[in-house]
Amino acid sequence: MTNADHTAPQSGGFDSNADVYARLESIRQSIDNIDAALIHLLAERFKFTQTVGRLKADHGLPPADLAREARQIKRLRALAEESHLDPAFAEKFLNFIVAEVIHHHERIAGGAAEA
Ligand SMILES: C=C(O[C@@H]1C=C(C(=O)O)C=C[C@H]1O)C(=O)O
Repeated sequence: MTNADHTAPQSGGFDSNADVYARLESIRQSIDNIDAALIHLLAERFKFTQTVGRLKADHGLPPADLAREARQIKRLRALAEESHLDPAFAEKFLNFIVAEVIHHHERIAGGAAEA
């Protein structure tokens, strides 16, 4: 079964339970692949933000940059709209990640070795 198959209209009649479960399984494989990609992307993002945190700590810059965050929110809300994703969700998602990044930066600035 290809990725396109699980979204194809069914050819009339009733699907057996087995058909429904096969389609569900196929769709879930794609969902699992996307979830894996998200984890990999987040891991890469956090590697870069850790580097930013060390740079800021070394030069006495504050952990948060609200002007930068405002620009990111504006950009991501526009991208979400173009992609038919709820912009409010995109903003909440970014804020959730940034809050974690700022915790890391605060720990780095406080001299915690594991931050
Ligand atoms: C990574 C930074 O630090 C913070 C975290 C941000 C982020 O995760 O994108 C953005 C702005 C800052 O509040 C940065 O200043 O670039």
